Amino acid sequence: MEVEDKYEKLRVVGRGAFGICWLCKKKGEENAEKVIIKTIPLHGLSTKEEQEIKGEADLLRKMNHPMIIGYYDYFTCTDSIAIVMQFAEGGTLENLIRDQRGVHFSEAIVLKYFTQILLGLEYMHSLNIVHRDLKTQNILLNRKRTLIKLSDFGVSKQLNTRSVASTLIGTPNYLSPEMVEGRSYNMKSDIWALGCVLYELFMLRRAFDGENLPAIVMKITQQKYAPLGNHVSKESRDLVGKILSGNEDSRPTVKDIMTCPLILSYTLTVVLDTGRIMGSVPEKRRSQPTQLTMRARTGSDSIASSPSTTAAYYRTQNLIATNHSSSRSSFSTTTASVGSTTYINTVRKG
Ligand SMILES: Nc1ncnc2c1ncn2[C@@H]1O[C@H](COP(=O)(O)OP(=O)(O)OP(=O)(O)O)[C@@H](O)[C@H]1O
Repeated sequence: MEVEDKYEKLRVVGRGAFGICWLCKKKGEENAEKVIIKTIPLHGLSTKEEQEIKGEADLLRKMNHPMIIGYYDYFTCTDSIAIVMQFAEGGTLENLIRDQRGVHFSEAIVLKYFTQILLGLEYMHSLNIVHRDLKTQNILLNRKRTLIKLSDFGVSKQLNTRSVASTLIGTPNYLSPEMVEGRSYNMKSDIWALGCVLYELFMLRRAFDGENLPAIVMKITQQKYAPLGNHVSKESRDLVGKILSGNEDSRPTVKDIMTCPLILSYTLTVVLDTGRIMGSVPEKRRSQPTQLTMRARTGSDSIASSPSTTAAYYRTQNLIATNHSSSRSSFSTTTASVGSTTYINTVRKG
């Protein structure tokens, strides 16, 4: 089958090292959702490599999280593999940063985006999957540019306990010190890349940049980056410093970051806001203790139909947020459980 048999190709939205991304629409369906089809040429690939790509595509289809781009399907064409995925209308985080034209985001905005990325990564890491290519070009946005979606797991690999993936893959600016030293890639390398993204959100430029590869590598090995400006709080500067630690053992895990005092309230807010965006709580149930609903389908930002689906989703996430609010009470309480710890956040209403 060829892409054109089933889909109308509307335009090219981007090109990566491995393929072309087309905006497409299913033929014969008037109101069909627009999708992205990434075509990866088979030319020059061994059967093993082809199998690996298909294995990756199978893995992607199993991922189910609002902060991860929805992967719908894949099929083999005469000379390429076509991967069908959700269209992120808001473009990339790299574009969003560029569009700021030097005007810094507020700290609250930065930390909201950052926490969303964190939640997506937490989901992947909970499945023992490392991203391997986290960068602002691979962080996509919804139309309103309020929700992020992690994408491009073309080189992600499921880590099993015996094998540690050690191939050197990635854009040089986000490579961790252990990678440039030729050591193994692991989840802490994703954390390093996350720190680079956080730095970029604050400073609107890359943490480690240079004229050429050796210059970039030198800065990475020395963890040499321009200090964060005065517009960034000490807590955030400390967090960036901890994440961009040269020693991977000193770097925090996703869960450590999610539950640190600076980020915890953002974790709660993002979980609750996402609940609102993904599945608004029916009006009549707002006056009762409410289990926030969120549909775990990644295909669209659609309304949740089943609270139990949501609860199951958060359970898989190991993070359950519950919003207790009463029309008579002047306080609203939010509790979140991360692992075995429950956090309670009480705020005065109105
Ligand atoms: N699902 C999507 N929705 C909207 N735009 C997308 C989507 N996927 C990719 N794009 C656009 O296409 C561009 C190319 O994507 P692609 O995944 O092929 O490569 P890349 O991530 O830029 O680089 P590489 O794959 O070489 O690491 C992206 O930068 C983005 O602008």
